Amino acid sequence: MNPVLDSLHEVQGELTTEIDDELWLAQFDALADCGYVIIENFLPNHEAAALYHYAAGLSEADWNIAGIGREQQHTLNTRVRSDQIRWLHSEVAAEAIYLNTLNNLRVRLNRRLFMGLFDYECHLARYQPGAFYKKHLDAFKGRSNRVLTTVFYLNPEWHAEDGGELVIYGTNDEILETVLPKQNTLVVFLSDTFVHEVKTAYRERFSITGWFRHNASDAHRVDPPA
Ligand SMILES: O=C(O)CCC(=O)C(=O)O
Ligand SMILES: [Fe+2]
Repeated sequence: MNPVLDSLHEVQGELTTEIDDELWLAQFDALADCGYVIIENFLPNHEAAALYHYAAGLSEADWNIAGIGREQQHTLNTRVRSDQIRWLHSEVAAEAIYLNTLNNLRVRLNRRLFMGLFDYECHLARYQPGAFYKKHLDAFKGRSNRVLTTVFYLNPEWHAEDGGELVIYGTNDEILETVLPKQNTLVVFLSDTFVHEVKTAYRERFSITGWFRHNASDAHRVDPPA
């Protein structure tokens, strides 16, 4: 038996966050007021640790070089970002647990903030020493169905000298937040509003980046694609 998968199985199907309802309301209000929120201790500690061990235990073949832009116009540009990614799928037990928890969060966000979030997609990311992701927006107004970005950090130890901070900028290019990518911290922000970057990491850095999306279906295109 795989202890990592076991511990993930135990909690499948439940809303497995450490944060109780009252605290969630405060987090949702902060998100509504500021457009972003930083949540520490998002998952039970053992779940966050299990996700870290899962990510750190993947083999080279499990990772892909990350591209820029929409999937159809996928381009590799290692001057902008140099991380590696792996999309999560609900068929993989260790990945399903995170997808499940975030889908529960999606339902709560819709209930509280009437956001009409239709689905959630996410990928693991690995920044090897020297890797970075330059300033960017995750979505352009009117041109993407990505509404809210989530970034969840997996490394159990992280110090300022390890680099790899997430920097979130305001509309005048001022720094709003500098976030150390520490295990069990979740950052949520409006995808088309906040320019952000990942500073060069000096140690291997693992995270899960995801997007809550609007339904972009129309008469010509069914969303999400089969
Ligand atoms: O890992 C992070 O802190 C942010 C990653 C990011 O901005 C992205 O993948 O779009
Ligand atoms: Fe981003």
